[in-house]
Amino acid sequence: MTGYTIHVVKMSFSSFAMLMPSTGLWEHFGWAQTLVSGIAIRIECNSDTNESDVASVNAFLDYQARNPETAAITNSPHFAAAITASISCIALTQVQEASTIEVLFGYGILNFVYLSTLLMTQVSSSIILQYWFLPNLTFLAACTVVTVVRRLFFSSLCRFPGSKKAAMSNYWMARQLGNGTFSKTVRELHKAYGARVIRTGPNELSVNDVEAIDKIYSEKYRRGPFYEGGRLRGHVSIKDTRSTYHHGIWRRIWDKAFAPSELKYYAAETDAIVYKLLKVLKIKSGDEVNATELINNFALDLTADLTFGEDAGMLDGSGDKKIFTSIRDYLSWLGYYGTLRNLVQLLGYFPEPRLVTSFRRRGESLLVQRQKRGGSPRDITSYLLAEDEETRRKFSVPRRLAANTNLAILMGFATGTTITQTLRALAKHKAIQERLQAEIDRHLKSGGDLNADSIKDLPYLSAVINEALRLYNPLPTGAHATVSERGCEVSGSKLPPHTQVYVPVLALMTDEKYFPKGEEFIPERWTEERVELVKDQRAFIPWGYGVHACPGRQLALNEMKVTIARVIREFEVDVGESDDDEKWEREWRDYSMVMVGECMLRFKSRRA
Ligand code: HEM
Repeated sequence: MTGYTIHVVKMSFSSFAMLMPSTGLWEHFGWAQTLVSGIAIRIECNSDTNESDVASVNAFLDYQARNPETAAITNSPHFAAAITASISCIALTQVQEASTIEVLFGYGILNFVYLSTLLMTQVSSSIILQYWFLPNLTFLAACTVVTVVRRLFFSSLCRFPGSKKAAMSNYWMARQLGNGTFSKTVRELHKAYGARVIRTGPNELSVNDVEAIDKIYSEKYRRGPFYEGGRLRGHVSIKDTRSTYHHGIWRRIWDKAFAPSELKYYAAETDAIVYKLLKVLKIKSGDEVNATELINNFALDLTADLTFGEDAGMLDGSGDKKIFTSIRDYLSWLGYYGTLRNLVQLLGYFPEPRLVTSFRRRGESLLVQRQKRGGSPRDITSYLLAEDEETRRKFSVPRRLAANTNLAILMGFATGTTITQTLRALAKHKAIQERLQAEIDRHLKSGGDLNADSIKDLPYLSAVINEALRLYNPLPTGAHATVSERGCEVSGSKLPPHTQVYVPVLALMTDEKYFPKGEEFIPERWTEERVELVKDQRAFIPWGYGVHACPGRQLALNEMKVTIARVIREFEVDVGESDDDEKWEREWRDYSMVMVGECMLRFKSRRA
């Protein structure tokens, strides 16, 4: 048991000693009185606290004898339960990231001892109801009240503005993430309070300040408890681990998968899958198509190929279409329950929720096929199966390996979502699309090719992609970090140690202070024509920041550039008649990873 558990048990014994006289059951078990008081006093005296705790118990009993009216109230078991709850809650505030299991264990043990004592005296069930069950309810209610009051009025985060609901409970954030509205709500709250730092949880701050990035994500910063949700039942990926030790090893393994020689190989594979996409678009040329569905299929085929060397069969229609519903359900579930850390810690002891299993198994089936095939093909999995050269460690736990390959699927999907949003923006801004087409046509005329290497420096294509990553970033929530023991000074405020803190990516990258006309799609801001629209380049963090910044960045950039360039070269893209802006906005969801809804576009061949 950790030190704090002993502390809680010790305090609870003191309270228990107080509770015994208040039940009026002394006469039934004088032996228990002696035992409990004896243990309580022994613990008090053996601990490093002074004897005033013991004296206060005695003073309390004396006071009761002198004031019978007050004693009538204080003798109530409910009073004792409320006092015990207050003491327990105050004791728990001293503990950083208290373990739900340990707290419940302590609570259960005390209840067990107390209930057993009552049962041993063979008291009636009404006495048990009156002195055990109902006081327990009072205890829980008092815990809730004390916690809420403390969070609202006595927390060190009270000085920061923010929603009261958010300050009271993580449930606010869980709802926002579960409904997919988190990043937009946080952006609105920063605007509404006109503050760079706002409170978005009982122990959580959002800091929309470019100066804070370097301080919050400095060195090997520790991830926030937010990531515990993603590691249910040991399925820990590099993105979810809070251990800086594991992260260091895993990151070296991942980085190898994106060495320049490998990117060249992936580029050739990407060309082949883009070619498949163009074939499908040619067949549907002139028709209205749901670009979301099509690009999702493309992204999954591409990810399955690069990660496992497998054909997922999505573009040719033979693949498992349910995977997208699984991803959506899983992300929504994770957004909601993953945020409720205490609940997540308990969920590991129950059967895995169906939504989680459904997503996990679909991803794992690709890994299983890949492992059965064996050999050493060049795919991301081959690197994830290899050892870290420095420590000779590897992903030896199958669940961890699967969590990491599933992460690759999710990130491939995120790349697809960004491509869909970029195509929609180009369809909505025909002048931008035409300018991009002109640049690509010129490039081809001058003998260029449309492969990743040859187009990587096309200025307008790069500007379009930068603007898409700024405005339509697939991870708009921001990485959650824990403020170190030393605290952290940002935006003129000192953030208390152990606070969970994040830079809200969507709010930052659309902030007028850093990007004037921040909510408009203007690629020219990334060219020399409108440099005044990028006031602070440091606020452009589409790939994250610090040790957790995206290792797949170059792969994703190559995929996006090649896909957009080839599609725009071959097709004129228009918004379909049945496309609906309101529906699009409504269906856009941020479950800490963006999911987009129906996107009706028309791709008309330019060669017709
Ligand atoms: C448009 C596409 C992409 C964007 C915008 C993007 C962005 C990001 C961001 C912001 C992070 C940091 C998240 C955090 O700290 O919580 C991240 C992490 C990561 N990304 Fe990407 N990513 C993209 C595509 C990819 C692809 C295609 C892969 C490769 C399969 C990939 C692999 C990873 C991995 C493994 C991490 C975890 C890194 C770590 O924790 O050290 N990403 N990505």
